[in-house]
Amino acid sequence: NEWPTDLAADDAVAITAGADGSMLLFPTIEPNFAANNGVDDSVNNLLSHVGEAPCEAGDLVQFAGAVALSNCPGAPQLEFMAGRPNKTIPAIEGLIPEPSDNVTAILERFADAGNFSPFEVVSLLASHSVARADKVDETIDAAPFDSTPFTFDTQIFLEVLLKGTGFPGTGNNSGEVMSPLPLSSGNDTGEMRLQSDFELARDPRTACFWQGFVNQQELMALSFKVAMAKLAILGHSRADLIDCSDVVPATVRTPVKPASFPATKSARDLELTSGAKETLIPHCTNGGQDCPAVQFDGPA
Ligand code: HEM
Ligand SMILES: [Ca+2]
Repeated sequence: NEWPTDLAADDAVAITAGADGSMLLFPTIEPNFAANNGVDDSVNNLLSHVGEAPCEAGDLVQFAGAVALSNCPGAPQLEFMAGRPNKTIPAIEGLIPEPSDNVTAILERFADAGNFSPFEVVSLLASHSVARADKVDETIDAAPFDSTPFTFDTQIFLEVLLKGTGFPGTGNNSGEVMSPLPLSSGNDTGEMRLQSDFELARDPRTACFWQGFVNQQELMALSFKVAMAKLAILGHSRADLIDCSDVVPATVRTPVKPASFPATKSARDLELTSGAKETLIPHCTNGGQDCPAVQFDGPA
C-alpha cells in the first residue's frame, strides 16, 4: 500500500471533520482502524513532511495524493485546494467502507459522507486501477487489482467483470472473492479481487456505470477527477479554500493502451448484468399493451 491516493480517500471519508489530515495527526490511532489497514506505508512516508510542509496535514494528504497520481499514465491532473485547518481529535472507527460491506452499505456510507451518487462512487473506484493490497491477504504483498497497476486505465472495470477462477495467495480472506488471474509467477502475486468491487460491478444500481467505463478512458478520467474534487474537500467549504491546482504536476504523457482482454480471456468470460430488459414494443396506438382486438370477422 504505497499510494497516498488511498490515504487521501480514507482521510476524507472518515468525516467527523472530513479531509483533515487526522490520519497523520493521530498516526497511532486511525491507521489501525480495520478499514484503513494498509494505509500505514503512506502515512509513514508522509509523516516526516508534516512539520516541514508549508501547509497543514489535511492539505498535505490531498497534495500527496495528487502528486502520486501524476506519475500514473492516464491519470487526470487533480485539483488541489489548500487551507484545511488542522484537527484536534481523531475520526471515529467504522466510517470507512470495508471490502466485505454490501453495495447498500457502501452507497449509503458515501451518500451520507458527502452526498455521493452511485455514479460518483463507481468513478472513485477508478483508483483501484492503480492499487495493490498488502493486508487483505497477509500472505502476499502488493497484490494488484488489475493487470496494469501502474497505469490509470480502464482495465479494472473490464477485469472485475471477468469470471473469477481462483485466489492469489490464500482463499477465505474477508472481503476477497475469486479473481480471473490468480496465478502467481515469481514476484507476480496474481491478481486480487475485492468483494466490494465484484458486487459494485454487478449490482443493478451500479453495473451500468461500471460497464460504461470500460475502454472509455477520457470519460473515466474526467469522472474520477470531478468526484475526487468533491471528496478532497469533504468537511470544508470550497469558498474557505484557495485553488492551488497550479502546483500539481502535469501527468506523465506515456500513452495509455485501449482496454484489452488479458491473455486466455475473451468476451465469453464476461459476467454482465444490467437492470435493463429488452424494449417493450407498444401493441396499441396509445403506447400501451391492452386494447380491443383489431381483428374483424368477414369473408377475407
Ligand atoms: C467501496 C469503497 C472502497 C473499499 C471497500 C476499498 C477497499 C480497499 C482495500 C481493502 C484496499 C487494499 C488495502 C491493503 O490491503 O493494502 C484498497 C486499496 C486501495 N484503494 Fe480502495 N477501497 C474503496 C474506495 C476507494 C476510494 C474511494 C479510493 C480513492 C479515491 C481508493 C483508493 C485505493 C488505493 C489507491 C489503494 C491502493 C493502495 C496501495 O496500492 O498502496 N479506494 N482499497
Ligand atoms: Ca490499471
